[in-house]
Amino acid sequence: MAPNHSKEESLHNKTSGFPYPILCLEDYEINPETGFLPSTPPLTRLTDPYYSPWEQIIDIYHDLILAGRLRESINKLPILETDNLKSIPEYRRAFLVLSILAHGYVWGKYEAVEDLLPTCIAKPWVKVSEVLEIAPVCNHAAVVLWNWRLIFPDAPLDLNNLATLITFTNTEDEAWFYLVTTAIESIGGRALIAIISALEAVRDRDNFKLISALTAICSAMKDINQTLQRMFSKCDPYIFYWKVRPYLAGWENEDRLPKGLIYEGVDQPDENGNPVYRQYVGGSAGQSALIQAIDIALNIEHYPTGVKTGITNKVSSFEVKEHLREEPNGYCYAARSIHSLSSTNSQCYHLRSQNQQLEFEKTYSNAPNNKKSQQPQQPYLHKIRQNIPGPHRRFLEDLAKVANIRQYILTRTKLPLDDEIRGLDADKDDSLVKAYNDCLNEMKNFRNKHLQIVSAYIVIQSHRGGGQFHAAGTTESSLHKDPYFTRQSVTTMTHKTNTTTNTNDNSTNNTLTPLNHQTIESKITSKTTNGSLKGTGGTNLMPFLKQMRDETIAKEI
Ligand code: HEM
Repeated sequence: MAPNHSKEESLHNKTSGFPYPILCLEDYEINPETGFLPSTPPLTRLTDPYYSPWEQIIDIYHDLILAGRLRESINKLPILETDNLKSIPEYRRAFLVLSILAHGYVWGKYEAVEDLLPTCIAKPWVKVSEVLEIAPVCNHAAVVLWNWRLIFPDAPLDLNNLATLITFTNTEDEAWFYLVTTAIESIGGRALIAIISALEAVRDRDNFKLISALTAICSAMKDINQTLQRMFSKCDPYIFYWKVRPYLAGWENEDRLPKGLIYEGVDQPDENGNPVYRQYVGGSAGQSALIQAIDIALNIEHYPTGVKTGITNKVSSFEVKEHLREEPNGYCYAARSIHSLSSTNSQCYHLRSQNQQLEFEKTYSNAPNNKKSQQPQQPYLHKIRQNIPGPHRRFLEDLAKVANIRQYILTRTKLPLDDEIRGLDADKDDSLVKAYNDCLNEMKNFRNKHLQIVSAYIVIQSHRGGGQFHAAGTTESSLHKDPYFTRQSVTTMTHKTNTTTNTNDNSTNNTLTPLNHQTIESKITSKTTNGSLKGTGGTNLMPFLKQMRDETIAKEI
């Protein structure tokens, strides 16, 4: 049924008279085609010769790691300024390069872990991070969003046409892990456009458009799920868990660096003259702004693990009444324009200037969704926002203020609303609910598939013990030991002499003690205090992921 325009108009007139503008993707460095990926492939090199010392180490990175000479080479680097970086793509390339250098330096391969990052990496890394508005630690943006090229530049951005720029291990498995995730992000453009379209549909009370937007979100999710399934084909769980994952780790909730990491030349010692340790969670696809954006758009809420507030059965009348209480005119927030712009044609609400940001805050300050942000949030999801680039993070924050699809659908289906509202497109209600539930179902499928992946790539591997299949030899030690995981865990400040001089690190300085599996696991497998598996951000892994899945299902109408 076509929208009833006269009623539409009267609804708008009942408020400010103007349909309010919807977020504009480009204002948040989001591309309508490539989503959170940059619209053109990331730089493959910093071409300014000033930065050639960094790029030259990257050129021979795997040789240096294998020879145990990465730290020695990094310690010889000059301390470069970041002023010669001229564009955001250059800053992104610098961030990727410095992240790979830093994590290679800290975690090493056959050496003890380092708890001090030398000034030549720490200082520029912190400066570059400030510009990109992210924590100075390897993250999803670096290894997935800014770490790809097209094999055939004229062919489309597709998993069959993608290659990585840098990896820690020079393995196909690591490259595939990033590329599958890059391909998933590339589907994001479609999903994000559909989200904006859905919000516009709610604003315009256009159910037909809303169904079509939800169908597009659902279709994007289906493609994401199919792509996720391809992880198994070329990323070996053993390689991932024992070879790749240790490099991605950060230094918060990390057993191998319990105090964190010293960023030399960045932080002054504390009042007692002791070095300051910084703690950040490392890289994880959990930092994908795309999945968070879809959650937010569908009003899927996540709570601290063990807090079951979000897991109620279907729609509770409380949820609906609560919404109505906030919107006493029985209206969903979408229809309420609490600000007016000079032009109704303005589609975008530009957030670049401070004034405009302030206006946005003012505009949405009374939004029901703003009040909801007071509710307890999932701490991991909150924490990893520091690893999401500033503009993308702001998109999530602003989206949360305006996302109202679910509330709108609820007001169309179950509420004792006045006839004026209920009369609109009443026969479309079922289709609206179905289109919304279909999206939830695909999100549930994503989380179920992801649980299978985590089980195969982490849980099973952690029980398997390191190095069983690592060495071709048959000696007792080569059968079940990977020397990387049997070394002493940290060279602490107390017994380090001069960490910035050439250490020529190699395994001769470290004890490669034969250990039983339990001991190996205790070195690499981070566990929570109750002994269950721990995720990157210190999450109680499986309960956390299962609750995320259950909170998705719980939103079914
Ligand atoms: C080998 C493949 C993968 C493994 C082993 C893996 C592992 C994990 C782990 C351990 C977590 C818990 C949080 C953390 O510790 O960071 C997590 C969360 C998450 N991962 Fe993955 N992941 C994989 C692939 C992916 C891919 C390709 C995506 C797609 C974007 C993804 C998206 C997410 C999301 C969105 C979360 C947050 C929890 C949720 O929203 O349900 N993961 N993942």
